[in-house]
Amino acid sequence: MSSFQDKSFSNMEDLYPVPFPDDVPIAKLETISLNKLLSNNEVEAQRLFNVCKGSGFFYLDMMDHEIGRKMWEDACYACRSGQAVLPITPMTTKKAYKARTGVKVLDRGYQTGAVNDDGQPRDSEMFMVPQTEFFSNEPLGFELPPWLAPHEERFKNAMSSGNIVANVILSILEGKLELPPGALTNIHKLTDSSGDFIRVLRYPGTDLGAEIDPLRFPPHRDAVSIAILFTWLGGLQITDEEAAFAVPESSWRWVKPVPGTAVVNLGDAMEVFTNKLLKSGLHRVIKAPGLQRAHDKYSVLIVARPEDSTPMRSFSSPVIPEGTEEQKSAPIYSSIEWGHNKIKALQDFIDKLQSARAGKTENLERSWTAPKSGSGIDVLEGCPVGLVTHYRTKAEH
Ligand SMILES: O=C(O)CCC(=O)C(=O)O
Ligand SMILES: [Fe+2]
Repeated sequence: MSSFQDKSFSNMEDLYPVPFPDDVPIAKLETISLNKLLSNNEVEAQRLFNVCKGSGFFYLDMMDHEIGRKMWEDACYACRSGQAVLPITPMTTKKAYKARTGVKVLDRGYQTGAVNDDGQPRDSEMFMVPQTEFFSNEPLGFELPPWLAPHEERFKNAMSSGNIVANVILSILEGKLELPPGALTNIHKLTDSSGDFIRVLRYPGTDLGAEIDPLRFPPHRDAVSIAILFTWLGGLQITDEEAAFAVPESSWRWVKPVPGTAVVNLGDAMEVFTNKLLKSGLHRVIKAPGLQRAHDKYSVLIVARPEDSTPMRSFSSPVIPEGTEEQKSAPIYSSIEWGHNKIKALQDFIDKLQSARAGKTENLERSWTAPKSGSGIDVLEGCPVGLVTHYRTKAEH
C-alpha cells in the first residue's frame, strides 16, 4: 500500500498548499445540509428544489452527517491516490487503461489531451473507475490495472456513498416534481448497468512566470443525472445566472473550494426528465487563480446516470411543463445511446478546440475507436471553436 494511506484526515494542509485568493469574482452558491436532507427537513428540501430550478449548482455540507463525513474521507483518499500515481506512472502505462470499445459513456479508462515533451499532460488527465463492474449482481470479470488496483476498496466506498447521496437528492426532487415514489430513484440503483463512475482528474501546475493558455477543460454540461465534485484548489468556473443566453468572458465566476463540502450539480439528464424545469449548469476549468497556479490541481468526481435502458424523455406531472410538438416528435434515445452521443459530440468538440489551439490539425489519440456516425446531438452547439464562449438559444431555455 502507498505511504499516503496514513495521512491524517484531520490535517488537510497538504491538500491546500496556498489559500484561494480574495480578489477574484466568486460564484455565490447556496450551501445545502446533507443532514437536513436526510432528516426530511422541508425547508431544506424546498431550498434544494429552488437551487435546482436556478443555477443547478450548490455546495453540499458533508460534515454534518456520518455518510457525508465518510464520503469526504474517501474523496480525500481518492485525491491522494491520484497524487501518488498520476505524476509518476509512465504515459504508455496510463494510456493502456482503455475505455470500452466504441465511445459509450466515459465510465472507465484513462484520458488526456495534448502531452508535453516531458511526457506530462499539457492541460489535464483523468482516470475513471466504473461502478457497474464492481457492484453488478452478475460477475463482469473486470480488473483495474496494477497502478490503480491497490486503491480499489476506497474507490468502491466512495462510489457507494455517492450513490446514497445522489439518491437522497433524487428522492427529494421526485417528491417536489410530484412524480410517483421511485420514478427517479428506481433508475439510479448502485447495481444498475448505467455507466456511473468515479473520476480522478489532475491539472498540472504551471510556472508562475510562464505565458500559458488558461483553458484546462472547455465549457460543457455533464451528460449525467447528478455530479458530486470534490476539489481543493481553484480552477472550476460557472457562469453568472444572468448570462443564461450569451456567455461573455466577464460572466464566468470562480467556484471557491470549501473544505468539508462537495460541489454538486445536476446534469443534462435532469433537464431531459423535466423539460428543462431543472437546470444543468454550464461549467469549465481554467488554470488555478493566483499563486495556486503553481500547484497540481486534483478533483474527484462521482456521478449518477440513469440505468442504460431508460427512455430519455420528459416525465409528465402537474409541475413539469409540457413539451412542444417538435420535442414530442423527436426520436427517443435510451440512456446509453443518449450518453454515447453526448460524449462523442463533446470529444469531437475537444479535438477541434485542441487543433485550433495548436494551430494545426491535432487528432488526439483516444483510448477507443470512435464510430463514424454523426451523433445528431451537439453538446456545445454554437460554441465557436477556440473561444471559451457558449451560446444557448432562447428556444432551448
Ligand atoms: O475538475 C473540475 O473541477 C471539474 C471537472 C469536470 O467538470 C468534469 O470532469 O466533468
Ligand atoms: Fe463537468
